[in-house]
Amino acid sequence: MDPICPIDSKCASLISALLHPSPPPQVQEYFGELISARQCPGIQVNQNGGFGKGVYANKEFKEGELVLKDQMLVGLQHPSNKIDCLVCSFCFRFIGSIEIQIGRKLYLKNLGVSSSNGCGREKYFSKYHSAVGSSTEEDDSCMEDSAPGRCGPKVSLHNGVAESLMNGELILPHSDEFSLPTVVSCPGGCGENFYCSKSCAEADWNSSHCLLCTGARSQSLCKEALLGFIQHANDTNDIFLLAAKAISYTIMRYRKLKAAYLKHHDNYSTSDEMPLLLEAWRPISIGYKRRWWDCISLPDDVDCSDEFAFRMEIRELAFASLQLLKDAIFDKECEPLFSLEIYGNIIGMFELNNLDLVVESPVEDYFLYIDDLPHPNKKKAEEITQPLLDTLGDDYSVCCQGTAFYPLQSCMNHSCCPNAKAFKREEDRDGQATIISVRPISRGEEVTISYIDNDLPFEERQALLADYGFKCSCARCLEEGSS
Ligand SMILES: C[S@@+](CC[C@H](N)C(=O)[O-])C[C@H]1O[C@@H](n2cnc3c(N)ncnc32)[C@H](O)[C@@H]1O
Repeated sequence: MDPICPIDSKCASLISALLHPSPPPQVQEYFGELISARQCPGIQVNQNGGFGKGVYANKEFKEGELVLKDQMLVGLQHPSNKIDCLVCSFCFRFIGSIEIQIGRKLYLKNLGVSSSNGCGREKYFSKYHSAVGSSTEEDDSCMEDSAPGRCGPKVSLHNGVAESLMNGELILPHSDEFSLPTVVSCPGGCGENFYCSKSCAEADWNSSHCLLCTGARSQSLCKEALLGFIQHANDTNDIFLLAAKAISYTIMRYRKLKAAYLKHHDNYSTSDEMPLLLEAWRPISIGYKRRWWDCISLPDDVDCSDEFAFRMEIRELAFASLQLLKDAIFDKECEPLFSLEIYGNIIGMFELNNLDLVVESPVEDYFLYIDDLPHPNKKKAEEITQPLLDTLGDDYSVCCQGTAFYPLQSCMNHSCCPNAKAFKREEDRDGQATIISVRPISRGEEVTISYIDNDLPFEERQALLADYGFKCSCARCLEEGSS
């Protein structure tokens, strides 16, 4: 059945205005402000390149130089990854202590909660942009080869050990070398979100969480509906949680803009709503978008003859999620945001942009540090750490994994012979995206990254890029395609 969303027809012209790009000077101004806020004056965003927007070098970059550090607009740790890592729900830094990170994981493991080293995307996701958001080096850090001595059999520690680690009774040797920010709870009382500082807690609350919090201070319309929405997303696809954040973020921006407007104007009419909503929507508007059900690639187990039915099923799924979200946080002045058209385009934006969120775990560093200690310190420390390592098993250290929207990184076009890549350096321990040059880049040259594993052969690369809706015509593809 084709779901009919009444808001789509009622708000058709407003929806079209939201999806229609703003006039170039305003967009250019927006990118100018963003680049100066990110303190990366070496780049600019041009809008009229061969593939739409693109990032260009304003100066020469040497190989290995930092090109850009981009803060996310909205981001989400995959729900399944929350079992493995306790991170700030706003900046995604690891929080608590090495003891809390390990104790919590052991505790959940003892309870039989299964952890995941995977991406956490659920059954309706066809691709995962791992080549874009994380570096090979990051991936290597999760590999078994780099792990300190973990060849012993998996043993189960006494339950009390996990609790002692979590409540601070058991302090691990040398853990003070890896101190982490103290855990700050969600001000709304949901017990789901934790932060590295009061400022991160406040920033998250004010930017979107106040509407999506399930705690006592939640500003949602109906907590049951919100819980139903979250449950539906957890059962089907966590991308809905990110889409909800994007909508909530826009509503909160709208309310702030309206409050600022009312400070200088005596009244406010419905004709003032749309310009403010457009302004509130601008950060999300710049992301390249298509409807989710149109751009999602066909899973391998779906026959081409079933493609139409598959796309309809995806559309129905999005509609079901949207109805739950609407019951939970609807705002009449932001009504077009609750249309299926906008919801589908927001999810499609997450599907088509370069979105991985990866933060390496300090637990990995901790165990490597112990492994590197000189004798006899190492032996003494290992009397305590080795049983933990054995119990944790192969996934003793998992990085924080999630999905996010990075406004500048999302303007970067693809090349199979890119001049830059996403790469987290030793000091990059939060959710920001870091782009480093992989060869010298000259002034005026476009900065490109690879959306896929560019070590793959030509045909496989083109097949993967078809999911993004284009055929690559970089110099390498032209050469390999003609031979
Ligand atoms: C993350 S966006 C990049 C920014 C985009 N050009 C824009 O205007 O917003 C990804 C989209 O850009 C386009 N694109 C990126 N690299 C391309 C390439 N090498 N060839 C053709 N289109 C490309 C595709 O439409 C792709 O789905």
